[in-house]
Amino acid sequence: MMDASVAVTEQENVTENILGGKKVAVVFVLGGPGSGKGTQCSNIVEHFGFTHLSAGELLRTEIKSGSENGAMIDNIIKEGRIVPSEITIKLLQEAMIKSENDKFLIDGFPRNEENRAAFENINLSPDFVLFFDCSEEEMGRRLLGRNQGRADDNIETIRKRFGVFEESSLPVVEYYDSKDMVKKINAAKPIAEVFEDVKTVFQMYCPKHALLNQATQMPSRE
Ligand SMILES: Nc1ncnc2c1ncn2[C@@H]1O[C@H](COP(=O)(O)OP(=O)(O)O)[C@@H](O)[C@H]1O
Ligand SMILES: Nc1ccn([C@@H]2O[C@H](COP(=O)(O)OP(=O)(O)O)[C@@H](O)[C@H]2O)c(=O)n1
Ligand SMILES: [Mg+2]
Repeated sequence: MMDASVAVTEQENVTENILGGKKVAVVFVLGGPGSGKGTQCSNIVEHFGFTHLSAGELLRTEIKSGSENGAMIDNIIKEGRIVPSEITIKLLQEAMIKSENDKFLIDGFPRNEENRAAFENINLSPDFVLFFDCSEEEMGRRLLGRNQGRADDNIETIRKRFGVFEESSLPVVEYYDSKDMVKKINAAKPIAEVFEDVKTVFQMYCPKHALLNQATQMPSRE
């Protein structure tokens, strides 16, 4: 009885996650601003062959591209608010379709309930959610030391981003937690130690085909 229902659920997940004619695996990477999402995603890409899609990075690229929405996106980011989901979901969708890969780390999305609903509306669901847990004090320190010339890494905007994170983003993590889909990582430790915990999660929960692909991509040692 139990086994049958599990099989049906898995079957549904597999048939749901079709995008641009290919079956895709998706991991949401969530956590407060400065918790280390981007840093750890780079490590995961290197070790597990995922493609990293940062929603914030896609939005910043959209501003630079001179798109008609650029000025509006720029203002929202400077205020630490969240860009309307239809814009962000379109950028993510296009990037996934364009990519030759079939497994994606979606970093910094969904950041509110509207983002989450937009993803569901394109009939995709995450395999699991990686959540980086870190204190505001530590995140604030990291953001002020990030030095990437970002318009939103200043004290005033950082305060607003923390507010939005508490109010709008944490409920999304709680939603997935209620479905037992969240892998919570203590992100307050040094980068290498955090990655040890991340690796354990990916070794245990990575979809089988992802690990197989990784094996086939290994360079030969001759
Ligand atoms: N575990 C860590 N300990 C100390 N500094 C970190 C750690 N992880 C990331 N950083 C640094 O903190 C800043 C923010 O990290 P980043 O990966 O950009 O976070 P996010 O994408 O969650 O905002 C960067 O300067 C990064 O080098
Ligand atoms: N899903 C998302 C992700 C980011 N953003 C915007 O982009 C900003 C930067 O996002 P980011 O993920 O690059 O920021 P970090 O958490 O990496 O510091 C956010 O503060 C939002 O203003 C958004 O509107 N919607
Ligand atoms: Mg980031």
